[in-house]
Amino acid sequence: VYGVPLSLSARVTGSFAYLTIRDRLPTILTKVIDTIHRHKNIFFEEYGEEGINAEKQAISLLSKLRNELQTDKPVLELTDNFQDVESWNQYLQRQQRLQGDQESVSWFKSPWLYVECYMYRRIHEALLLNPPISNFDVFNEGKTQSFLESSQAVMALCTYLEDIHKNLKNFSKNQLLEHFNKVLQVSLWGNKCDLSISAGQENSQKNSPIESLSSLQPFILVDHSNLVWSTLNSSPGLGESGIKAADRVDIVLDNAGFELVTDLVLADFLVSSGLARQIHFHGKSLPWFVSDVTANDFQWTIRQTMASNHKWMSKSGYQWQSYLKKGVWCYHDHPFWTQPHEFCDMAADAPDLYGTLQKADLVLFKGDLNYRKLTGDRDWDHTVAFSSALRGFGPAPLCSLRTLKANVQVGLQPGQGEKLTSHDPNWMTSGKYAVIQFYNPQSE
Ligand SMILES: O=P(O)(O)OC[C@H]1O[C@](O)(CO)[C@@H](O)[C@@H]1O
Ligand SMILES: [Mg+2]
Repeated sequence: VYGVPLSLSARVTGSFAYLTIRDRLPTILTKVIDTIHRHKNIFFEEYGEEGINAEKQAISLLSKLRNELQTDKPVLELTDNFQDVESWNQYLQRQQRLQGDQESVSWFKSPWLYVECYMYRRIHEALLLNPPISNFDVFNEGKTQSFLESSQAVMALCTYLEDIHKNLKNFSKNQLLEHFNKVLQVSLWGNKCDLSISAGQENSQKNSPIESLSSLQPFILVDHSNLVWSTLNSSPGLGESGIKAADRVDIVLDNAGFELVTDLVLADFLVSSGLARQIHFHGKSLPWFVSDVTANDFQWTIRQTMASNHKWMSKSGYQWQSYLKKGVWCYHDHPFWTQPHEFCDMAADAPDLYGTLQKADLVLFKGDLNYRKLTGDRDWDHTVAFSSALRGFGPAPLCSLRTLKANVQVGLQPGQGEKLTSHDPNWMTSGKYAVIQFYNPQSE
């Protein structure tokens, strides 16, 4: 029987957590400071002297934050009045109680998940405390650029989707399953494109997403796509095309840019094939982890797709807009997603959100950060069952679509982890490997 292992943290010198906090997070902060400074003239144009003062103030707060991080200072209470400030300060008190004193809740001593989330929340505080520029998204440039630089891949994907739409009514069950697996894998590998792992460096999709699937297949370490398919087909309701359909599928989004397009294509496929009747998307309520989707990114991406002069891209955009208008697609951004909690705490700390997810027939979690939160970002043995690492989290049948970019991975076969380490020591953090990992609380 496995006890609950420790949280990953920078206490372990040389670990990925340690290198992330020592090197990558300060680099991301420096880029944020530079971005705000480069917008000085725009702030002046829009807000005059007040804009300049706000820019200066925000930069001095962020420089102080970087210094706190680099000198391992204690984590401080938040001082703005955003909707989640109380919950954040309560979580700090919880950490202080767990670690026994205030001093030891610090950047290099506390759980990695906590301090990395805290950094992005402090960045938001620095903007919120300077009202003229409170709504400035410091990561917007990188997100829009990553979308624009993936345009060839987006066009290829929308052309493939149009092909599916044209032939859908003649598809046999096996042909539908074949395309289901393809769009699921495209959404999986879309997760390679996060901008925090690359510390803001350009990380867009260059090659054709469909053609590269077969060469990527060997890098999927756990593949439960058949369980996802049977869950969609085991729901009581009947879809338009007379096949069994899930009432509702929730997609907990991750990165904007190309990855978001792969998720919208997956959602479109699920609805137009009749495998699902409704899709509920969950985004972030503030700029997060460099590239995560906010409401602005969601709407901007659909508008950009609609405005494209590529026939099938534009057609897809209009289809997606109408799904939103008709309520077939809904977008949510609960504040819990931008807090440091492990998901096993959701039922207690965000019961409304837990209740929302319980309405779904299937919940898809995109990306690495969600996987870290699903497993509590702890030092689990690789052969521990996914169901155990979830520690009671199970609002509905769920599946993680994740490329590995942090050193936590469970549900592997005995020896599988060791074998990977022997020929690729960075297999857990390079983003080269992925999992489609499913859990059904109702089958326990
Ligand atoms: O966008 P994703 O897939 O959640 O990745 C987030 C990345 O940021 C990290 O926190 C590392 O800084 C890892 O979780 C991951 O590398
Ligand atoms: Mg992300």
